[in-house]
Amino acid sequence: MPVTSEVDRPETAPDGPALPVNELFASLQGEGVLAGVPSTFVRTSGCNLRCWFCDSYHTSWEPTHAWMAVDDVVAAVAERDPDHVVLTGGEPTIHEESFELLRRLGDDYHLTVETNGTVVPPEGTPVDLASISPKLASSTPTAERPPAGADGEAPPADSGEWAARHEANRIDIDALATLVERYESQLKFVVTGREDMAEIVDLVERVREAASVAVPDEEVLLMPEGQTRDQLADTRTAVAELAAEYGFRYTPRIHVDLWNDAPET
Ligand SMILES: C[S@@+](CC[C@H](N)C(=O)[O-])C[C@H]1O[C@@H](n2cnc3c(N)ncnc32)[C@H](O)[C@@H]1O
Ligand SMILES: Nc1nc2[nH]cc(C(=O)O)c2c(=O)[nH]1
Ligand code: SF4
Ligand SMILES: [Mg+2]
Repeated sequence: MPVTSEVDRPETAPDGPALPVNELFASLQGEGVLAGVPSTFVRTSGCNLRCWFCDSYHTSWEPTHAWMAVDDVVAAVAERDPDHVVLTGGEPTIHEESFELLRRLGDDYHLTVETNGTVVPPEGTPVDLASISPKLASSTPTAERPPAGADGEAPPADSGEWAARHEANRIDIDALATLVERYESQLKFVVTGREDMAEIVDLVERVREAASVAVPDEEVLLMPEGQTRDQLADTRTAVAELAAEYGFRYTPRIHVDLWNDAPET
């Protein structure tokens, strides 16, 4: 989603453990093996990568947030009384305080963490589903594929530097292997076309070789790239057909089908 660009909470961190929060809302999980399950989402701001297609532009390329004490995040979640909580971003694992939040929530909710798979939480951090979305070469920003959230305006001045950092850091096989070993997980690839398939097959193979647990095909998901209904209309059938052809699982983006690119959905 092109997430919230304006927030009305404090711009400086309060005392004690706190997180930069872009948005906090109740919706349906739109992606993956739990698609359709009512969930409360906590979206942190800030990311260690820069996908050109990032649908959360205001957590990565142009981060906006307000600081919330971890206590207040816990209270805001409790107010919505969910069974499932999804911690996402941005990249939630770049914040130490995300792990404190997960520890605080762990006894009371099913916890999904949406992550690019480059950071492993400290041992003992409660995570019920690691929803890992490793980033493919086709995610790297280029002159032909500038940041999608720029809406036709000039891309951010630092996008060239970020292209190199993104390319250097997007895959860490040891981190991916540790995540799948430690947690129930799904590998959820954003697919832009058939050109992505060789890299996906190779990456899954490398994770399988590095991990001490099996990674069944049904935990490898292909998700069509697209931030809007119109964009998904162009990609979803081809990606579903690739899933059928390769024996991987297809996941829709049902929040986009339902609410297009509205914030807090
Ligand atoms: C915004 S990311 C936040 C979590 C983490 N940084 C990550 O990338 O997994 C949430 C999910 O949206 C996916 N995503 C982002 N932009 C997308 C797009 N244009 N089309 C399809 N999926 C997208 C990501 O791959 C990830 O699975
Ligand atoms: N409804 C809904 N489901 C989602 N699943 C993962 C999301 C994310 O941005 O991480 C997301 C999101 O932004 N909205
Ligand atoms: S890793 Fe996730 S949050 Fe970061 S730029 Fe890519 S899609 Fe956006
Ligand atoms: Mg999203």
